[in-house]
Amino acid sequence: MENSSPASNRCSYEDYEATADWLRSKTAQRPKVAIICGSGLGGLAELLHNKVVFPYKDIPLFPQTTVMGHQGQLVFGTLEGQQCVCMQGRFHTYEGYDLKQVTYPVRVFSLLGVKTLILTNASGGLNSSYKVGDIMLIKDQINLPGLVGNNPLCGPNEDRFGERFLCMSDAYDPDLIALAQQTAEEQGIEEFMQKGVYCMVSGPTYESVTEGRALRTLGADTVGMSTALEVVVARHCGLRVLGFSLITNMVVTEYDSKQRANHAEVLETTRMRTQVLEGLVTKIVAKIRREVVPLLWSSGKTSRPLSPNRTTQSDYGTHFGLRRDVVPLLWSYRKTSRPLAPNRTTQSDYGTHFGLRRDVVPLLWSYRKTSRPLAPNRTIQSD
Ligand SMILES: O=P(O)(O)O[C@@H]1C[C@H](O)[C@@H](CO)O1
Ligand SMILES: Nc1nc2[nH]cnc2c(=O)[nH]1
Repeated sequence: MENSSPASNRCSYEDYEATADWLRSKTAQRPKVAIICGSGLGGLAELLHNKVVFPYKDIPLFPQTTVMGHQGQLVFGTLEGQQCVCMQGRFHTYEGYDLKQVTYPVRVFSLLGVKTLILTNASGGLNSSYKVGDIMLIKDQINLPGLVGNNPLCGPNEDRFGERFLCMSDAYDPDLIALAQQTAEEQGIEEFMQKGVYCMVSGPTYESVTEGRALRTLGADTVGMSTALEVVVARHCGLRVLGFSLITNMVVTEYDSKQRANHAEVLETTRMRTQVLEGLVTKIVAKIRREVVPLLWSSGKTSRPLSPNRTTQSDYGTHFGLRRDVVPLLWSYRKTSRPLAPNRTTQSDYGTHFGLRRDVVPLLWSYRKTSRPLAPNRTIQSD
């Protein structure tokens, strides 16, 4: 198969499948987490174990990266025991790619079985309390190209990925943000952690002074040239999203300033913070792994308690209505080999049984797809 990028009006479902099938045929790894590395931040991929590396030029229908600081390879491997796929380099519209090409990998990841997408980017700081080198947890975004008609979901909707009209008010997963904040505290890096709003512009120009001021007035804390489109498509596929924006420079917002934005400075700052960000993402991935049980719960189609004789892998699968490939994961994350006792019907019963930490149990509840109570008298989360 050709490895030239799909043309804008081609990115059909069959194209995404063809790329995913090709990757599946080349590696047995089945990642649950995908990481898209921003400018100068691709070092994270080096931390993966049992790496399987695919240069973009070898992957059928994959675009090629043209930007310095974006290596251009897809790396499969294990981080803290969690199978991951890492993009060392992303695609931007300013490179000449259209919206479907920029977001092409995200749909491929979804077909590969990825459930969580972590994105990093380099950005200019707009919030005057931010400093160069700060890491902002993205709580929301302004998809400026999208607001004026350049949304990757424009065109016929592909129902096999998601619905026509997509809610974006919950784009960045609050539980993952909480997990990231907790992890940053544990790492002792709260001092340069921020939480705020990322605004995407098309680039490749950096902002004029008035543009910078206007974006700040709009409510943006940082501005960059990526991420928002990938997040739209990820949410359309139902992926959970976590984003980090490294402030590599402050956007010039004073007319008499002598500061000048440039890509060399952007890459220089990423070098200063790359290890911190890598450490943070690594620890978060480890925690997401421990969170897998709650996620599995979310696939549960039943609120019935497990019956006492449910002791084997397939018993669990059947009970929760889980996909076959998910069941072995559930099994491997159990901390106990005891079967559930007959009277285990509540949230905390399940938490206790699986040996989950207390803070994870509410998550378990929130990921359930059913709103039916577990037992007739169990109606609220703390129940
Ligand atoms: O891919 P990201 O968003 O990290 O890259 C940023 C935006 C431009 O590509 C480049 C500008 O310096 O860095
Ligand atoms: N648009 C934009 N993108 C960036 N990426 C890194 N720094 C900047 C910046 O100042 N502006």
